[in-house]
Amino acid sequence: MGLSGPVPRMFLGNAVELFNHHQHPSACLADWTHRFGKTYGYFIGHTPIICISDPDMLQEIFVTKFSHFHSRRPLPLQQHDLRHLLASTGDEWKRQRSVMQPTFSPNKLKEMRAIIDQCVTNLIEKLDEQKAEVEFDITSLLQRMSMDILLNCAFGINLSKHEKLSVPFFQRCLQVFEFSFFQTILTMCSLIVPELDFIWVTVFKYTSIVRLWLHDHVPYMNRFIDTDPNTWLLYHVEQIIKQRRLYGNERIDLLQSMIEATDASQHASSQTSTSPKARLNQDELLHNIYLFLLGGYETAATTLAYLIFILATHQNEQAHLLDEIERVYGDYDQIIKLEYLDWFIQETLRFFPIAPFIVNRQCNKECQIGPLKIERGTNITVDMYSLHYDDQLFGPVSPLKFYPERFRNKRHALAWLPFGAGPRNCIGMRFAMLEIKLALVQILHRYKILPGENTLSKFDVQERFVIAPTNGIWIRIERRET
Ligand code: HEM
Repeated sequence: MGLSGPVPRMFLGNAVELFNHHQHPSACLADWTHRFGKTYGYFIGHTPIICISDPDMLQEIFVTKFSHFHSRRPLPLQQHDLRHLLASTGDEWKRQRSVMQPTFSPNKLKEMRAIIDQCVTNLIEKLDEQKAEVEFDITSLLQRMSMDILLNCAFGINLSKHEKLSVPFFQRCLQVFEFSFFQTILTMCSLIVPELDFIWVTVFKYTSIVRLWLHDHVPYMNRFIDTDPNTWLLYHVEQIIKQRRLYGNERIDLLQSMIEATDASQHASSQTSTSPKARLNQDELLHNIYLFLLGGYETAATTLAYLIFILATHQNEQAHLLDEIERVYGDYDQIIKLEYLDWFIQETLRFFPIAPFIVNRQCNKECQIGPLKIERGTNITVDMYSLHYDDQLFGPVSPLKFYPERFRNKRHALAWLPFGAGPRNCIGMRFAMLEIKLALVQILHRYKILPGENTLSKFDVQERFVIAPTNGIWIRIERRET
């Protein structure tokens, strides 16, 4: 590549240092930036990757020259027949994105506010059961609420009313993020020898299908074999879509909005006049709903977990936030616009970016970026930690300090990247921000969040698809006088 960077080993490249780093792979990229500068190269297997933390170069890649960089590096073990936003490229991605973008419009989100609020109320009822002086781990309650919100907003399924259906969904989504040993080995093979991906993916896919079939059809087999959660989820999402097509739904939810944009519903309803280009086919509908479920649930729950950790460990900032919230409590339109609340969330995501791993691009057409000539097929990754902790981008108050007010000043557009950047940024960002704000406001209005003995000592993170707390978030809560 003609760039400096860590010396690769034969066959594995720099994979060992990256995945064996004492913190996590994203922290390893930041260590390398410290040694080799804002642009350097490293290898996963024999695949070269350019790592960049210069915001001007990133601005060109993610925004100005987006037409040269509309693809992402395929995820390890990504099935080739998956047709969702994360996996698609070029015109296929453009069409899907333009069909789905209106699903997350401010008006559509407004219709979902009451549903989200009800799910937060369910969480508050669970929190009411906690004893004031007893420390507890809040993460599973937040995960459950986030899943409740997604199942409700995506399918109209209520976690408390439809326990039989929703609990397995919840468990399966949890399992997707817990890699089995077999899956970890295949993932490493896929990363190191991507040329043989058809083998790794086929082995993974067909063992999963056989396991699902044995699990469901052979008596007593479910005691010995657990099914692959991805296969299970895809199968059951498909069943829900079939049911919805048969029986319809009066409420507007994500699924209904997207069904209206599919080919089949186009034929069924002659009144709609969406252009032939702007449609989704059946597979795209299924795979995107599945992606929303996975992409939306863990990320929002993890962000809320970090927010609660920060609240417990920063009492002055908590008091400031409460003060702002109490002035408009009950008025949705005002809550969404609260300034300090916005800064607080931004600062938390600066401190703890959730998914740096997926913010990457692949070059589709040779071009010049700053001093670099980038060839077609080159993989670009972002070192998000170096950006988020850069003194020049986030000073003068040290980026090591939690200081929400730093967002009062306008920062470089490519300095803060928790939701990615440019036309291919996170499509669910507004939805996630709404969910996070509504949850925080209700929680803080009701409780004071306090640290416990384990809050700091047990705090640790691990990176898989997302960087999430490993040992939970341990806190105490104290009900406020009303
Ligand atoms: C705090 C919560 C969330 C975080 C931190 C987050 C983060 C991200 C990031 C970093 C990307 C990659 C952007 C890029 O490459 O520039 C992304 C993409 C995406 N996210 Fe999110 N996300 C969150 C919530 C959600 C939710 C709630 C949904 C859906 C309901 C969602 C659906 C997606 C989809 C479909 C993509 C792919 C977009 C594309 O390729 O066009 N995310 N997200």
